[in-house]
Amino acid sequence: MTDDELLDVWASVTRAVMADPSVGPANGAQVALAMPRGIAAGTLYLAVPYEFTLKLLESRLRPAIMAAISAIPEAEEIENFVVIVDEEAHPSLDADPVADERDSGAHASEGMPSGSGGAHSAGSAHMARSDTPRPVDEPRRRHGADAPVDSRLNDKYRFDSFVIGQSNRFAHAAAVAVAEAPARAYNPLFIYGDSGLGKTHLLHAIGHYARELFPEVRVRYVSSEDFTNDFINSIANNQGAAFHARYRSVDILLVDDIQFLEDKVETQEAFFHTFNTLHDHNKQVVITSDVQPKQLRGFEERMLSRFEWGLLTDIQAPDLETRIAILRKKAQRENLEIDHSILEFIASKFSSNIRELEGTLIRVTAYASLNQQRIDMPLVHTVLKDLITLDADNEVQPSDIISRTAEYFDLSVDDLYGPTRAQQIATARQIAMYLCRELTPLSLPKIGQLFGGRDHTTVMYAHKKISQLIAERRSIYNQVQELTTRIKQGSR
Ligand SMILES: Nc1ncnc2c1ncn2[C@@H]1O[C@H](COP(=O)(O)OP(=O)(O)OP(=O)(O)O)[C@@H](O)[C@H]1O
Repeated sequence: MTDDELLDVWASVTRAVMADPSVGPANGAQVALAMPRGIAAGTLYLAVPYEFTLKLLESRLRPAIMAAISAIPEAEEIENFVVIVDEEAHPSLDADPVADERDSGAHASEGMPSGSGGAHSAGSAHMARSDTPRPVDEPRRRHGADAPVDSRLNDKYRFDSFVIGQSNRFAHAAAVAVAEAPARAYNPLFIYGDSGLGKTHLLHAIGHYARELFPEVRVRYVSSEDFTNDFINSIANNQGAAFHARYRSVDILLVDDIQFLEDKVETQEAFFHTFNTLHDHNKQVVITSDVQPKQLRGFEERMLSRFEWGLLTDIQAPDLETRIAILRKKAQRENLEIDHSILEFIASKFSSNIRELEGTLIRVTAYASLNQQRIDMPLVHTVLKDLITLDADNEVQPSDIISRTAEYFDLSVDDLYGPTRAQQIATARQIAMYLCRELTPLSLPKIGQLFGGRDHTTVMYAHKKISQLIAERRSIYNQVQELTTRIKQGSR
């Protein structure tokens, strides 16, 4: 078989696998990332850019690929296939002529790589003819591209501070792939999972890593709440054009907690257009959510189906080994010397939320430094005595946190909800916000809403401030600790 014949055979295989209903467009798109390298002794050799794609092709997609090969008469000499990873094996940016002819709709435009567009991305052999890897599509030459972008990336959240375990391996691999080949690997990438499991961390890490690889790339991180506020302000101030320019002139848009847009019809519409513009122009979109698209309520169907165009991946609660590794990494970063058995003990007590796990380590170290003691098992037992995770039936309710905090500080619940900035009330409110963040799965915007419709940045600030104060002031440490005990005991 000549090289060109092989490319044509592989294009047919790709089309057949993508059309296979048992595969689905997101997984099928992985096949389009593969480049056929040749056939030797009946074995077809395929090169893919990522380890993650290799695993998918070799395991989950193997039956569908073999079925497609055996259905193509020209492929009869192929008895088996083997996949290798070759980082150079990126699809070309050249427009896919098959897709262009077939799909006159918006989403096959501007060299959209076949591997990222889901069902209409067959004809991968055309990509395979070029092996020139290129970052994002000439970011600097775009309209309005010279204005600096405020990326809003948090320096703390990088791939090298992210611990990989069974629960997040797939999401991590997909995030790395997106950063290494924006708009080529999976577009959009949709990451979902419960609160505190690392979705935000991965979003920021994608942005940092992409900027390290491609210094020109324009990245913007935005929480869905900020997007909403920005949109509302743009209407109020008649600055729609600036709003559009801000979000549509980036190469990578990282959107956190999309569930916040539920039932916000106008903002969804604005996001829909932003998404389409970016996707049509071969720009990467990454989205996180607490649930998968199908379970998002109050979203239009056309929006949800777009979320499924690329790759969906979830993050689950980490297993014990991963939790220990996360604590160890955190301890190393903070230059804390803590015995392995202690980290293991803490990790064994908190299973479902990494934020809570990290929060516990902070409390342990705060207690040790306030009392000038070394961190040993008796000390950890003292601190954890009343923090031990409750079982699922005993979930802490935010209303309990608020009422108990009010009672503890001799205030009314309305004081905590209200606007008063008097020092004592403000601190009590910040402690209640901190505890809502630590002890419940509520997102920052949801907590903000609970406290009289405050912005999520206020909650973020409160959490950060109280985290610092418990390490500096014994009174705050004691208050937070006592309140936690009361709240947890109250919910038993
Ligand atoms: N695998 C990991 N390795 C290291 N740190 C992690 C990991 N996963 C989560 N974390 C840390 O746990 C904390 C919570 O993570 P993050 O804010 O990313 O969660 P989230 O899933 O976005 O939660 P939410 O939906 O509530 O916003 C962060 O400090 C983050 O750095």
